[in-house]
Amino acid sequence: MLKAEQLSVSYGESVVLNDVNLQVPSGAIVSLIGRNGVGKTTLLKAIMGLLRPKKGKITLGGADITTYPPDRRARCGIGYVPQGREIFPYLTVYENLCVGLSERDDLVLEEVLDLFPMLKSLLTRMGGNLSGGQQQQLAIARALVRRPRILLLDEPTEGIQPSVVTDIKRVIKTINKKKNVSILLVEQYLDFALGVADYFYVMENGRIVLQGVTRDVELEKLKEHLAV
Ligand SMILES: Nc1ncnc2c1ncn2[C@@H]1O[C@H](COP(=O)(O)OP(=O)(O)OP(=O)(O)O)[C@@H](O)[C@H]1O
Repeated sequence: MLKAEQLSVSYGESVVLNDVNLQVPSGAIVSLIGRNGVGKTTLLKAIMGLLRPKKGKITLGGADITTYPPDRRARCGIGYVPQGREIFPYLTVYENLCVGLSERDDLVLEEVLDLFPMLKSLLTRMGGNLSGGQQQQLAIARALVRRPRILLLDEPTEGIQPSVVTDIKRVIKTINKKKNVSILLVEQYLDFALGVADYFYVMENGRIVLQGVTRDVELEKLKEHLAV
């Protein structure tokens, strides 16, 4: 469904992604793993159209979207939950969900809230007063209201207590299976990344150095790329 081919991205003179090839098959969950600063967020931003690649191509369902701006990519079905979640602290949960929607669809809102029963009871609460786990669920819900075909999640477990990580994992699996949304997630927490995904990619210094089917992963080999 989503393909990045020979993608290179630079910040000024510094090359951050170098000839990256990655794909997310339709209906799959894919984890992108790697240490701090290797380029994972940069790849998600390039896929979302927030950064312009120096070289390479991005396709969605076979259509070349490399030159599309972010809003057009969103309309094509890419949803993005950034690192840090970017919840509006002084808007309520409900307002956060509806922000930027050209038309509100109560049926879709209801469907999404069914996936997050906890949010249903917090609709009038200010976004800034939610816990990290609740904010993460709100950020995912906000992306889902726009009915994406594929969701990009940047470090969904960051700053979340272990008991809530299990909830996030369940939500991701449910979205994938029940709503048929493909998922590409960036994650440093290895157990989570491998536990939730069908395929994995490991990035080091802007390059993909290992990839495969999660159930066949050679853990020792993978950990070599994550060691400091
Ligand atoms: N706006 C920017 N200008 C210049 N350099 C940047 C910018 N954003 C990121 N970088 C650099 O690009 C490299 C890759 O950063 P990126 O955020 O993509 O890594 P990451 O793997 O997502 O790391 P993290 O897990 O810390 O988010 C880093 O060396 C970072 O310092």
